[in-house]
Amino acid sequence: MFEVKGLVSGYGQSRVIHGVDLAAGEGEIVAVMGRNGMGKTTLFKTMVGMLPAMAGSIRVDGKDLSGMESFQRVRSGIAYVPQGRMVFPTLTVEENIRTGLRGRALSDAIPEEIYALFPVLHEMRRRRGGDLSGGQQQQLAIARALVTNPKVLMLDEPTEGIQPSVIKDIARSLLEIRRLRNLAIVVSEQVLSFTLQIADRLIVIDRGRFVLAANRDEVDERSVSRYLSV
Ligand SMILES: Nc1ncnc2c1ncn2[C@@H]1O[C@H](COP(=O)(O)OP(=O)(O)OP(=O)(O)O)[C@@H](O)[C@H]1O
Repeated sequence: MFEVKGLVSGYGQSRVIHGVDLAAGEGEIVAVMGRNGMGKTTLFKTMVGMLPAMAGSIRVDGKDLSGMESFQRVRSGIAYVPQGRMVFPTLTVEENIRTGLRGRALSDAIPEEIYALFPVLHEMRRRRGGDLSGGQQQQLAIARALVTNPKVLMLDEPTEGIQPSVIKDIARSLLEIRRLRNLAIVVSEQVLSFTLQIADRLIVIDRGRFVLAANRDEVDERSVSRYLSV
């Protein structure tokens, strides 16, 4: 369903991602793990169209998105929760969610399912995004991505800067989203305990190359950890 092949990208003359292949089926959660600076954000920005691909393809249901602008990729089923969440601090929670709605964004009701998934966002719907805790902002960023009805949900380091008890809530939410929507989820992470809770498959990225991949049940935690600790 979601398939990346031979993807190369970087900045100007410098290559950061050196030809990676990645696939995620419906209802599958795939985690890309690696230390700071290994290329996770560059990979995600390329997949969502914030950076051009230098080579390779990015397909959803067979359709190649690699030449498309970000907004066109969203229409084709890609949604992105960026690193640092990028919530609009002066907009209310409700307005933040509305920025993900297309077309009738100002008048349409926010789907009940969203508030059912994240009750705290309903409680805080009139508060400003900037007043939320890190964990609540993460939930808001996920909600904003979900209202586009994606086939593939991508999250770049969703646990960064979030306390352990809230990390568990995020894991639960992602599993619930998968159960309800049967979408593909691709997540980048450094926290192995988190990805072991949610991911079906783990991939390790090291200096822009995938160096290890395993199904969760077969993961050798020590060899993955070696790539995560400095
Ligand atoms: N705008 C940029 N211009 C040039 N080089 C960049 C730019 N952004 C990132 N890089 C370089 O690309 C490499 C990969 O960075 P990237 O942010 O993708 O890593 P990461 O795995 O997401 O790490 P982090 O968790 O710190 O974001 C690094 O060497 C970084 O210095």
